[in-house]
Amino acid sequence: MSAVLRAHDLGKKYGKRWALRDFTVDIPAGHVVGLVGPNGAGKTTLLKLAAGQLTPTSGTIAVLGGRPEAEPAQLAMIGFVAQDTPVYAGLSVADHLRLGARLNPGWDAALARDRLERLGLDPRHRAGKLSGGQRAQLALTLGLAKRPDLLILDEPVAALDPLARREFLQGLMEAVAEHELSVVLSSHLVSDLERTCDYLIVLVGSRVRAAGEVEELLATHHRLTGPRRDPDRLPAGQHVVSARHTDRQSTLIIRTDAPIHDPAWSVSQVTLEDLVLAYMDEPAPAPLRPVLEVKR
Ligand SMILES: Nc1ncnc2c1ncn2[C@@H]1O[C@H](COP(=O)(O)OP(=O)(O)OP(=O)(O)O)[C@@H](O)[C@H]1O
Repeated sequence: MSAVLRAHDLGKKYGKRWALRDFTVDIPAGHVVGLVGPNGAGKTTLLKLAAGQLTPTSGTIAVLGGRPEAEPAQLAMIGFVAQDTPVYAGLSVADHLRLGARLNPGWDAALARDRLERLGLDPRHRAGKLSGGQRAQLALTLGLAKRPDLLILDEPVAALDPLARREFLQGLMEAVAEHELSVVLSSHLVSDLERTCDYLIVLVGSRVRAAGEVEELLATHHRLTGPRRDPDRLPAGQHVVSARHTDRQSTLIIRTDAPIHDPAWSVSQVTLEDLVLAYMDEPAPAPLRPVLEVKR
């Protein structure tokens, strides 16, 4: 199966500033990919590059085997729901469906209708009068009814309360199971991604810090707690992602493929949140390359 997203040394500059740089990944199709990072990390920039809305300053990007901005057939394979659930406030729900049908050759009218019915959204309602959660669901419905192979969602649940977030993500997961599509979604909140994603990309300060299958990331990262120790003196092959020290004790998050034998350390598992926070804490790596790439 071809890669859903393949990028090599991808970069995007606005003026003199890099919003994204040195981005290299190779993600097989069929994943739900979470893109996490703080404000300004470059998440939207990456998603817009993948959706063909921006052109790279450097490097290459291929989505579903083609150049994202290439041609209508390529664009038809990608559904993009931009940040802030973009719907037209003055148009009714039904107008949105009509517009979707006109603009998208593969439009699945039955899917859209059924989904809105299940959600209890009245087709006559104006989008401007819907709640944030309903607007997000409408935007997701439009993205799904396009029947894309890849659905890209930029912080789709940022404005929703916890219940609406859960409903939205549940709906997304049902659609993924039903239609076998790949998804890339960004969020500030690891808890949202933890529930939905099986692949994670951590972006910080315009660079990728970690990327890989969630299971593999969790299996290769560990928390070490023990007597205070200089992190530079760990065995080769143990990469320190973050380090905290008190006078007597050190707590490290490390990445390693090998077992940890040192009896001085107490070793425990990390959660996805621990892992993401550790990478956010980490100073920029040098040389500037992702510290973890997908393994085959
Ligand atoms: N159109 C633009 N012109 C100039 N700079 C931009 C533009 N869009 C984004 N940037 C800058 O590029 C960097 C990355 O922005 P981007 O929107 O990709 O980050 P983000 O991770 O999506 O942030 P957030 O979580 O706040 O949405 C930021 O420093 C931002 O200020």
